[in-house]
Amino acid sequence: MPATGAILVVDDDPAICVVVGEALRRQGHRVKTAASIRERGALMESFTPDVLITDVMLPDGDGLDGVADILAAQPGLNVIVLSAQNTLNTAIRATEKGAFEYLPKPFDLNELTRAVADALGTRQSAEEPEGDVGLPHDGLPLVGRSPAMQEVYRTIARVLSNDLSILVLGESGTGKELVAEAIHSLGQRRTKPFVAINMAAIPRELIEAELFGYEKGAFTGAHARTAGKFEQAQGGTLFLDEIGDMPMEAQTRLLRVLQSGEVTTVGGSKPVRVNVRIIAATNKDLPLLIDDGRFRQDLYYRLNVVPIALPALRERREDVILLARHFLERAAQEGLPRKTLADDAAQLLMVWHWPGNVRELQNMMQRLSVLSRENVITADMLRNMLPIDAMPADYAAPADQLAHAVRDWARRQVGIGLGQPQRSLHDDLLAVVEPILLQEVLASVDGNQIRAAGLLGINRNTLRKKLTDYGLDPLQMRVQD
Ligand SMILES: Nc1ncnc2c1ncn2[C@@H]1O[C@H](COP(=O)(O)OP(=O)(O)OP(=O)(O)O)[C@@H](O)[C@H]1O
Repeated sequence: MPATGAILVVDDDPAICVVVGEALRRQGHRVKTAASIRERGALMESFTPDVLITDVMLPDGDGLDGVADILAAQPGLNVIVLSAQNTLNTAIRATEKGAFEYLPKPFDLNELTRAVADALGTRQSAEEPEGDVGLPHDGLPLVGRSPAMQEVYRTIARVLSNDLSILVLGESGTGKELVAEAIHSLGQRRTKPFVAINMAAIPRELIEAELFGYEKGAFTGAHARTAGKFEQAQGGTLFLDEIGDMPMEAQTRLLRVLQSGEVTTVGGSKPVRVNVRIIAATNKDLPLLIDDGRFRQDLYYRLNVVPIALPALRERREDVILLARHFLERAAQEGLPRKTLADDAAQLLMVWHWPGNVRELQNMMQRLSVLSRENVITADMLRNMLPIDAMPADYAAPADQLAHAVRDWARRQVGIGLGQPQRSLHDDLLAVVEPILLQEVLASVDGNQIRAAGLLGINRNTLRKKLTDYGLDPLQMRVQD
């Protein structure tokens, strides 16, 4: 049974104050709400919350401003930040200000009540809050506001102030190296080197020399002692890309270095102490490689302290247009002609399954910036580049496209309907989608109404009535051929 406490909810959206307030009161908490920073200040003169839940964009300023001061005055307080500004920047700022949890909007109410229970169960010790540590926030590299990217941002924000090893997982082109660079350039090692090495790009026999360095005469062509990537990264971050391609012998040596914190060059005997943060990345299934005897399990555990899984672009299609516009804008800033996306082109980009992920989208936008004669990119221009018809069926028509279509439709209908007292938008929408669903399901079971009703999860009589209402003839819905 979680502890109950005093909660202050600060949000200028009255609906959020009511819903969150009610949910927390039902759990026995004492709740007060404020709609602005000014109201928050006034309330806190007489009310001492255990948990402060705050929005970021408030009518009189930034809800995060002043949080460090509040925490300094009341170190036992836990802060939960809610924000519709779902960027890496917000996640990092929330963490820096000492927030206990950051929940991007729209958030799940259960998740929020759980966070409150956790906050009450694990009061922060009365340490000095870190305050604003002055990280460089401008030009943050990662673009995307999908829930999957929110999770990535939250994890990045949590690993900036420590040196835990990170394993970044994801298909090629999903931004693994960008994540590694972001962790380095925003973290405490940012003034020291970031050194990357790609195991798949170096001949196997040279990997150890590249990583650990070599002595003069260690092998043919070794004319002078050469520092390896570990020594080059001294004090900073070493990014081990495509770690799944590392040969077994090199894995053994790497494990030894990680355990001892010392590197011995190839052909050398005097170990050198190294202090590097390790971020590894792979698009391979490492547990599978372990089963095949091609990857060391002990090394895997050593590297996989904090995993960060990057979603494929097709799993976060809501980010595609944002990314496409970002790349067009970047091309324009680099001096290429400025292009914009027509609505139909944007829709088409959302349908494509992006086997090359963000890299493929970036290349396409750069190509269009250079090659397209028109300033507006249309769907017709994209069709040659995106063979949608040849796309594997598994990737087509995901539920989120349907959601987008419904949202567009609803917005347009609401616009048209303004000023009309009587509309039946709910029925209008059902009249569009329901017959399609009934037709498709009936056709798939060769017109068998009992099986169709079973698949639809409705009563057979209900199905028959709907067919009559919509004027559909089940006999015409048998599979042809
Ligand atoms: N979220 C993102 N926002 C902006 N640019 C991105 C994002 N993700 C990837 N990119 C860009 O896409 C390209 C590919 O990213 P990156 O090289 O980090 O992918 P990767 O997963 O490391 O690929 P590989 O496994 O092939 O090495 C880069 O130019 C990168 O800047």
